[in-house]
Amino acid sequence: MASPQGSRAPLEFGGPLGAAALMLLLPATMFHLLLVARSGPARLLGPPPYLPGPEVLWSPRLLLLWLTWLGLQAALYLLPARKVAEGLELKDKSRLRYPINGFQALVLTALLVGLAVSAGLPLGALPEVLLPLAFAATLTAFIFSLLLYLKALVAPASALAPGGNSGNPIYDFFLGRELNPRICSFDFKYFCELRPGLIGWVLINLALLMQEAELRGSPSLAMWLVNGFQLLYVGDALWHEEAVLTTMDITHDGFGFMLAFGDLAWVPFTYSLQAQFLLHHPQPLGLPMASVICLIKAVGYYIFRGANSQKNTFRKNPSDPRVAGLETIPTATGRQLLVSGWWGLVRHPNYLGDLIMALAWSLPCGVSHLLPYFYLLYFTALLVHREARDEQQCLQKYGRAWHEYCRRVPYRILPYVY
Ligand SMILES: NC(=O)C1=CN([C@@H]2O[C@H](COP(=O)(O)OP(=O)(O)OC[C@H]3O[C@@H](n4cnc5c(N)ncnc54)[C@H](OP(=O)(O)O)[C@@H]3O)[C@@H](O)[C@H]2O)C=CC1
Ligand SMILES: CC(C)CCC[C@@H](C)[C@H]1CC=C2C3=C(CC[C@@]21C)[C@@]1(C)CC[C@H](O)C[C@@H]1CC3
Repeated sequence: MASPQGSRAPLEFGGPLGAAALMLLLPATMFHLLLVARSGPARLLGPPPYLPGPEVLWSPRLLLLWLTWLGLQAALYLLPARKVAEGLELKDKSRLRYPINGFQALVLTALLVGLAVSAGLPLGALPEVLLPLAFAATLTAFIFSLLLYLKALVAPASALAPGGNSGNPIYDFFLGRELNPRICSFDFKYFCELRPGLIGWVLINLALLMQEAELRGSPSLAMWLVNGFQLLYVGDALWHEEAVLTTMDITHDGFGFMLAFGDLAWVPFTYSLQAQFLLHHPQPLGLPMASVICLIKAVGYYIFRGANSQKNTFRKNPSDPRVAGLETIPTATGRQLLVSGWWGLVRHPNYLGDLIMALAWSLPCGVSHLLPYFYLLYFTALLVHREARDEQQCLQKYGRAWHEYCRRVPYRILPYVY
């Protein structure tokens, strides 16, 4: 039986009350967005056009479709991988192994969907069933989190996450108790973080593009841009899949409702908001404006990829010629902190690039509505909060060296502003 580990870890997300509120607020927000995106006024802050009854939300057929999708992605995860990577060292000094085949899963999914569409699968009909599909995903996330919570009751203490073991069932259910829940070599958190949600997101985008083509003869330029930008983002994440092994989600957070719902429901159904909006609210977009937007996306991607790759290269091999000339601060752990290059500009240059890309995804939707900018607003809040959590963890890890880094690089995300 697991003993509540890390019970003295400070409570995050506003403690049990905050966790309970988020568990209601997050699904409510997702359904609100799905409803208003297809409504005429599309007002982010207005009431939804109607409240869907159970007959709209609940569909056994769509639950089956959703479970089939999860099953397909699980099968692709189990295929032989081009590489098997090791995660960071765990409390018991062991390291877990992870298949690196996410990009392969994306390509195989694209091939399978292409075959199915040419055989008559009506992918363009998917936007009509987003509500019941999102409901199926939410239900799955709740049940899955409950099973994960129960599984953690019999997990050894060494398998528990530093947070998420406060003893309060609501808080622990939300944050997640077990760090890397697995059955044999199947790692649930790693699987969910990158596969069904991210690939589902670009599939929903594609379905929205196809429906727009059916409705209006061809997809709009704005829809092409949103699809292209977000496909690049997802493709990039899967191509650099190994990098996720060092994120706080994998190394620090337990697997509970927050990540299960975030990965399985929130990502595919809210991150596709811009394409949902464009289907119901076509926006004229000329070539000059489209070029400016592409330039903004390119700048964002350049910073995002440059910063992430610089850190990953440095962490793998500090003497790699691409990073060997950069200035560093030594820390008591033996690791070093970069203090020049991208990581000398601000303390989270990758967040800056990510936010610029988020702006580029919203701009094709014009400026008449606030709704398509929801992602940018939410993402700013998420990254500010994430940065604060990471800062806390780095302070614990690196102590005085981190203080020195903060002195030398005083801004967190946006130079001279924040
Ligand atoms: N679209 C979305 O919804 C989301 C996207 N993201 C994106 O995912 C990516 C990963 O982000 P995230 O997991 O938050 O963390 P980061 O990739 O920013 O990693 C933070 C870690 O990097 C290391 N680090 C910090 N400063 C330095 C430095 N100066 N030199 C060397 N190492 C340093 C520290 O770990 P250590 O020293 O132990 O290596 C720190 O804990 C980002 O690009 C982010 O934008 C993230 C969340 C959500
Ligand atoms: C719904 C809650 C408020 C929070 C849910 C958070 C999750 C949606 C995100 C937590 C960390 C994520 C990461 C990514 C997607 C979103 C989630 C799962 C990426 C995979 C996105 C692509 C990047 O290249 C890497 C990211 C790692 C973290």
